[in-house]
Amino acid sequence: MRFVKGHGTENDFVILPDPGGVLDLAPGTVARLCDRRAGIGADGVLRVVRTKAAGDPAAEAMAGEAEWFMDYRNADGGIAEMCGNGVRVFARYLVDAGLAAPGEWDVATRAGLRRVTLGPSGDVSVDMGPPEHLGTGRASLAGRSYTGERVSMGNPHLACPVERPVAELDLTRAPGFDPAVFPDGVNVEFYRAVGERHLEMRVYERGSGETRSCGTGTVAVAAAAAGERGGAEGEWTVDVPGGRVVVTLGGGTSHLRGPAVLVAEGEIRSGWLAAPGAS
Ligand SMILES: N[C@@H](CCC[C@H](N)C(=O)O)C(=O)O
Repeated sequence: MRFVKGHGTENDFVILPDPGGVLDLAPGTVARLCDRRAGIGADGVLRVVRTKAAGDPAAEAMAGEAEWFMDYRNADGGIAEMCGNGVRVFARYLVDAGLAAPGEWDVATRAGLRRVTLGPSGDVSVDMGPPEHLGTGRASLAGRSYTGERVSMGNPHLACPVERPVAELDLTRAPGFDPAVFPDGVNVEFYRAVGERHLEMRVYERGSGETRSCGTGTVAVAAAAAGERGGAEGEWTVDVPGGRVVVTLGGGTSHLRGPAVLVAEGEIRSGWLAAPGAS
C-alpha cells in the first residue's frame, strides 16, 4: 500500500490514498502505523477516499458537494470528527498528487464540509466554521486545577488560559477531566497571551497525546481569548511548539492558515500490515 507522510506545524500524519474505498482500516492497523518505533509514526492517519466511496452514509450524503472525504483517525485508532491541520495537509496532498486543482473547494469531513484555499505550493487556508462556545469546564494537570472554555470545532476542546509560559507545563501525562461533562473525551489546550492578539499554546489531544500543534485547538483558544476580550474579531497569531498559524475570526466563521508540508512517500509492506513483526 502506498503512503505519504506530511505535517502541518509538526502535527504529523500518515496519508493513505484509497480513492475507491477498498481499505479496511481497523483501529489496530491505524495504531500500528502511527507507532513511532514499530511503525511509520504519526499523530494520526488521513485516509483519502472519494466521498461517494467513503462507506459512511453521512459522508456519502456530501458527495454532490465535495469529491474527497477526509477519513481522519487519531494515533490510538479512534475516530475524530475534524482535524484542522489534517484537512490542510489533505488538501496539499490532493493538489500535489494531481487529484485536485489549486484554488478553492470543499473537503467532506465528519464535521461537515470545510472549504480550503490553496495555491500550487505554500500555505493552506481552511474555513473552519463558527466556533461553538459551550460554557466553562475544568481540567486537572500535575495536581492543579484549570478552568477553561468548552469550545466545539466539530470536535471537543477545553481551552484553558494559564499565567505562566506554556513551556513550563508538564504534559507527559493526560490532563484529568470530568467524563460526565466530556462523554466523548476532549482535547485540552493551555494558552497564554504573549502580545496583542498573539497567543502561545500547548495541547494534549484526545487519542494522540501531546502533539506539536492542533489546528482545531488553535481556533478554539483564539475564540476563547477573543471571548474574554468581548468578542475581539480579526486575526490572531497562535504559536505552538511546531510553528505558527494564523486564525481569523469574523463573518460568523473562523479561518485557519498555516503550512502544510509533504515529507516523504513509500510503500507499506503488505506482510507487515497483515502481521506486524513477522515480515
Ligand atoms: N490535530 C488535529 C485534531 C485531531 C483530532 C483530535 N485529536 C480529536 O480527537 O478531536 C487538528 O489539527 O485539529
